[in-house]
Amino acid sequence: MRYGHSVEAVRRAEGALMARVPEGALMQRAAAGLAAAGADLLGRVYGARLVVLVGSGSNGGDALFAAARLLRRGASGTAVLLAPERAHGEGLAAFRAAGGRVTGADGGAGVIAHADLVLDGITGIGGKGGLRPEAEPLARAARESGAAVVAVDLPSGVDADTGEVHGPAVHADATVTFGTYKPGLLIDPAAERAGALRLVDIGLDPAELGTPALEALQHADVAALLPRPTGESDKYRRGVVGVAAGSRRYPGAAVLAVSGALRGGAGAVRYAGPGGAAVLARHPETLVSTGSPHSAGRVQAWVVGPGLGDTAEARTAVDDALAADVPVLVDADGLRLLTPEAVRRRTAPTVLTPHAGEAAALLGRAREEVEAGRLRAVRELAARFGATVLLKGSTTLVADPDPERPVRVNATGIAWLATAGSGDVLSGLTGSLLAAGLAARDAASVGAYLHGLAARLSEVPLTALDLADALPRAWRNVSE
Ligand SMILES: NC(=O)C1=CN([C@@H]2O[C@H](COP(=O)(O)OP(=O)(O)OC[C@H]3O[C@@H](n4cnc5c(N)ncnc54)[C@H](OP(=O)(O)O)[C@@H]3O)[C@@H](O)[C@H]2O)[C@@H](O)CC1
Ligand SMILES: [K+]
Repeated sequence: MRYGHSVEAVRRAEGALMARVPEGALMQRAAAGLAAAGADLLGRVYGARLVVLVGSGSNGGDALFAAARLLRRGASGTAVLLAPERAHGEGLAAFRAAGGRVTGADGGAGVIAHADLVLDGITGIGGKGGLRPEAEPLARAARESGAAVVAVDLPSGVDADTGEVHGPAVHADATVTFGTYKPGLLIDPAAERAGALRLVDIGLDPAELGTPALEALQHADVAALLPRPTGESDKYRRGVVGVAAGSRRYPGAAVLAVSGALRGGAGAVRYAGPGGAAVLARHPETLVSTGSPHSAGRVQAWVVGPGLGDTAEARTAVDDALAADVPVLVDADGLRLLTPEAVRRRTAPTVLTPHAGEAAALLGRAREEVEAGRLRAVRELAARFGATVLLKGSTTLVADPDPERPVRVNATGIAWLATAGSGDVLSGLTGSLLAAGLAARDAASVGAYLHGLAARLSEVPLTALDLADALPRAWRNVSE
């Protein structure tokens, strides 16, 4: 598991550790890790040209000490001081002693144009708001230069706790972060500014960091959660998932949701609705009925919503599914037919899987606002509906109705996933994991993980059916 902790938690753990180690030791650990990462990126340190962007806090101190280490290995360097009176004194002395030159913000863009490596030490976890006006042209020059841009702890200008970006921010090729990941490194739009991530252990105690704000499953976590048939399993014990999706107008959604469901680990899939003929043509193993979920027979979880439209039949399908005392996943058209009260009344878990537009409609705000503040939006929806919410998008987030539990962030997705029907496959897959017995948060995060991985293992440009077909490969890939 990869964890992201809030700035408050990092400060607490750092404070406790600083009381136990000699003064300056943590900054030296951070600087050593940063210098090693810089050296790896450069390949050859001797003769390399560095530029260090230095703000007024310890983030600039880390950058200066790291640069001093690289200068002692034969690099040359210039520090661009954004607040000359307040730059980290000891860091600056070390940098000067190693032969570093110093300039003000005005001289920055000129040296950046000839740099091989730019270290962004403008702000770290102490930064507030976007870059200030004097820093903005330097960030732009770094982006436009041929230099590798390495952010120290965080790309300056991004919000460490939320992944929001309020104004201009540094765009890094890599970020070297200290002690633990910060949520902003894992959530867009900030994550996209961070580039490749490297975590440097500075000795923070996990107990002092406490419960993370965010967690990201890795292969081993997913492998441990995947349902596995045993010798005692028959198809009913493995779980039966019901799919109420598709309509006469959109029979394809039924086929795609069933495709995902068949690849999700449940023992059987029941389909209820008007798309039965199309489903059987592609998946003869499906148990098809034409009525509503109520008359479809027993299932361990329902998936309702993809391609339902907004007819009376669609409404009945959603109401029926919600009335069943089993986990229910609601997606797409189904989301428009929900009220928070109807979801909150349920005793079995509910999973909602909106994309940003659907989340915006549920919250009554603009889509751009949801995309700019994904973490806030997913938490708010989970609280409002008392449901597990999977917010799809460039970084997919899964929030539990219990606000104390870390939000899960999925790292496997790729841009090619934004293709028609891709969400229908995800809802079927996740519903199947629910039917197989996974807890709602696990089903949603494992579903998102396998779905993203399947996309990575597919030929691109991919179609939704390719995704469903690649799911067994994704399954095998995590299990190996
Ligand atoms: N603590 C530890 O043990 C360790 C900490 N470590 C390192 O320290 C970093 C945290 O250091 P920090 O607390 O000094 O804050 P930091 O991020 O450098 O910036 C704050 C300064 O910036 C200013 N400022 C604010 N917003 C701004 C903006 N938008 N644009 C421009 N300036 C802005 C603000 O001053 P202001 O001008 O607002 O008065 C303030 O002076 C952490 O990320 C890690 O790198 C490591 O060495 C490991 C050990
Ligand atoms: K930084």
